[in-house]
Amino acid sequence: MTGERCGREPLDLRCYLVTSGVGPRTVEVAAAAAGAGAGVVQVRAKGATAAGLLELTCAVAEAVRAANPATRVLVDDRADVAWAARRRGAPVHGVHLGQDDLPVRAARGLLGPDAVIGLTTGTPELVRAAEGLRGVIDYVGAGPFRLTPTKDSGREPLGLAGYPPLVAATRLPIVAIGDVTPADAAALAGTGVAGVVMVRALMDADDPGAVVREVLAGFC
Ligand SMILES: Cc1ncc(COP(=O)(O)OP(=O)(O)O)c(N)n1
Ligand SMILES: Cc1ncsc1CCOP(=O)(O)O
Ligand SMILES: [Mg+2]
Repeated sequence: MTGERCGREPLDLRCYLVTSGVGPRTVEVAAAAAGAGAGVVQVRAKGATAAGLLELTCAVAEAVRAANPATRVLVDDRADVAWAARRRGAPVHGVHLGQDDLPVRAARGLLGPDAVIGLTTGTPELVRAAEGLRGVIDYVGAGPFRLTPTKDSGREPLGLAGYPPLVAATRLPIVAIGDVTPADAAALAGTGVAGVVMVRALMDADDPGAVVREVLAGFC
């Protein structure tokens, strides 16, 4: 295992859901978002046990595949959980890793060349470091766009002006995260990012499919 990726299908990062919660609503929103064209669903459940996250991930993945087989399903933080889900035969495609999670080369070794691996960044230094991992990772998350009650990353908000320098620092696709709403999609698309990542704007929506469609329209 070299740690280098083999070629794979391109990722559609334009509309990317990160889930919250662990109940039926989590599975329903994931399926609705996928059905409307969200390209990626990341299963994030910070309080869950590994066993609980595995069960939730498998449930989300089956529902997402039924709604849209093209949507990729990733696990937040836990490459081991993604591995276990894939070994069980669940349609789970990879992991999104933070800076303090399993190093990306180890995750690539565990999950294999076909897995999707994302890495959190948010500063020019972190993006430059991620550029050095091109071939091992598939994309980077960069935020926060604005401050958000969902997570305190400890970094200054990037705002719209923060993204073009990050985009210029890497050939990896960048997705914007942190208090993103569908109304932000067109302006963020104009910065050169490949997509937007949302928790509350999708999880709290009455019609998650409509949110996805508005975001995709912003990337036209
Ligand atoms: C696409 C994407 N980008 C960034 C993050 C944040 O990840 P991380 O820094 O690991 O923080 P937690 O989400 O684990 O709290 C993300 N999850 N997804
Ligand atoms: C996980 C994460 N990482 C940086 S901001 C964030 C949360 C984004 O959540 P929301 O879309 O609800 O602001
Ligand atoms: Mg994480």
